[in-house]
Amino acid sequence: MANYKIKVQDVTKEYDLFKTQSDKLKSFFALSENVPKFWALMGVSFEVKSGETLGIIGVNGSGKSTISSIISGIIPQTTGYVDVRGDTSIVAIGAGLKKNLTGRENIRLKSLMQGLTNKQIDDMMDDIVNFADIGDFVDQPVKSYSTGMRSRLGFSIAVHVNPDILIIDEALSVGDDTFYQKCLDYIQKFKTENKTIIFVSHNLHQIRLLCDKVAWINYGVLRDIGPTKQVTDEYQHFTNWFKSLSRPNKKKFQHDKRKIRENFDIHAYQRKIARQTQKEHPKEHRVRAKVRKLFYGSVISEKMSLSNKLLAVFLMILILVFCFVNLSGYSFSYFLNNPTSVSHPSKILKVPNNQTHSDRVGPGRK
Ligand SMILES: Nc1ncnc2c1ncn2[C@@H]1O[C@H](COP(=O)(O)OP(=O)(O)OP(=O)(O)O)[C@@H](O)[C@H]1O
Repeated sequence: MANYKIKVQDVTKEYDLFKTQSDKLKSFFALSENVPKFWALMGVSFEVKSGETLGIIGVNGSGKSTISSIISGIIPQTTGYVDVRGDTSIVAIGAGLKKNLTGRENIRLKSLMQGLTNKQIDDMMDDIVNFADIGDFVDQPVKSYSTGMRSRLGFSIAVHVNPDILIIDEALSVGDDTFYQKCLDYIQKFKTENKTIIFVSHNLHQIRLLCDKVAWINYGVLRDIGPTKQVTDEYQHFTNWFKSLSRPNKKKFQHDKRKIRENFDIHAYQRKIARQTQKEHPKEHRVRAKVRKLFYGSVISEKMSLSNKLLAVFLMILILVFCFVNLSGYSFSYFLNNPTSVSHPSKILKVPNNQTHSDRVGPGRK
């Protein structure tokens, strides 16, 4: 068995950039082909070994949160292979917290979702509340929390449910110093317990302090992965170079990167991977089919074909009709012979005094 805890291979993520809700609806029924696309990830591959702490760095919008959300199962990849061996718990700023529930209710919900029993949750409720240290707010709806309070609660829940893999996405950037130190202590404890951690941050100081190796995601692609010092130094070199550009050159650079992500051709990428694989394994047969399986095999497609959509709509209508017929009190066979029967509530509501309920229902019910 391969020696990894997390593996992502050739992972892509495409977003549709809808302007209006009607664009979204049209696209669902495949009536509109012209929805602008944006590829947040254009083929990212790496592995994380058990007990490793991987840092993920990159400029804003590069795809760091996208890849961490894919690994934690919050969103699906568009194509590619993802294998996560263990339970994950993600701490992003407020990720997964239900705004209308109180802090305490969120603790219960998230813990239940991680497979804990109500008894286990009762036992550790005080520890989670004490660690989060948000006072009486724990009984207020999360929508009334500050960003820092959400992060505290999210962090506290995530570390107490004792996951194998902890994914921390920018959660430490908003807390105060005392909370930050508490979190660092917890992360260090996790490391000594040989747990696997993914740590997404802009803070190179924190990354250098905590991570064994670092992945630099740059505008949707993996620019480098390797020892922490080497990759953070390279990244710093890049950010210093970028800062030294004039304002128009900065804009042009970002514009060019955006265009690449808008025009990314997934089929060309698939062909490239097939060619590479064939070159690396010349004796391998059916490489194209294997690459296709790798790209689409483990993905629950976000986009159904038109025929599947029509089938889904047809089934929904059938269920609705069935519910109406059932509510109307007529039998299904009677409804088929008299389709308008369910649309005349007077027939249903006005039962003549001398009729029983069974007189009113269709022949099939007699
Ligand atoms: N739901 C969405 N719809 C459309 N585009 C999205 C969506 N979510 C993310 N994106 C885009 O995907 C790209 C990657 O986003 P992501 O949040 O992963 O970047 P990031 O590296 O975590 O950024 P930051 O450092 O600012 O948190 C961004 O350009 C973002 O605008």
